[in-house]
Amino acid sequence: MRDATLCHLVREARSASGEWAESANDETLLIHKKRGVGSDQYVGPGGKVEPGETPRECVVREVREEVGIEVRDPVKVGEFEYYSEDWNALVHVYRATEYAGDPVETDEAVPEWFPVDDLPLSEMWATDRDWLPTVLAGGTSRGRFVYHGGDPRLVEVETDVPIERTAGVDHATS
Ligand SMILES: Nc1nc2c([nH]c(=O)n2[C@H]2C[C@H](O)[C@@H](COP(=O)(O)OP(=O)(O)OP(=O)(O)O)O2)c(=O)[nH]1
Repeated sequence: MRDATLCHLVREARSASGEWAESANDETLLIHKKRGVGSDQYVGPGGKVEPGETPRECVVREVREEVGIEVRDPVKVGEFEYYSEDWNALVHVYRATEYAGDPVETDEAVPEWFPVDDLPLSEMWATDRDWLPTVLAGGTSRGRFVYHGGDPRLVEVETDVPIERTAGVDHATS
């Protein structure tokens, strides 16, 4: 099974006086994918882990390549197995709040910020609604999703589970 990554950048809301505001006003960066797995849907930036690369290195590279942002603090907050007729993956999910740059459109993706409580769920992977709100709120999640004909047939999700929160270190895949 192929290792892949996903990154959910969270732009934390501030009030007019510069104080932290309610987390419900936070925004997350999604991309409208132009090609590849899940094209024409909204998804967090990410992609396949290359040989010799760690998932953390992958997620930093993919966000740079897809939207031109340099992620500073990716923290692993989730992991799920994804199975379908034509694509299986072990997906490592990261959350990040520190980054440099503004998102730019590339030939892979159109970036767009969404409020965390107003996500375009009908245009996302069906099972994202089962774990993404938890992850965006700072929690963790682990799951197993089996899709057939584009529809989820088996969904197993646990939230607020222990995840090795590898902020700096993780392991290269073969
Ligand atoms: N949000 C979400 N993402 C998923 C699910 N299943 C799944 O494989 N992904 C993600 C993980 C990867 O980021 C992406 C698959 O990698 P990809 O084949 O699109 O990679 P890519 O074209 O962006 O990048 P590349 O490595 O080929 O350059 O899809 C899912 O159920 N929900």
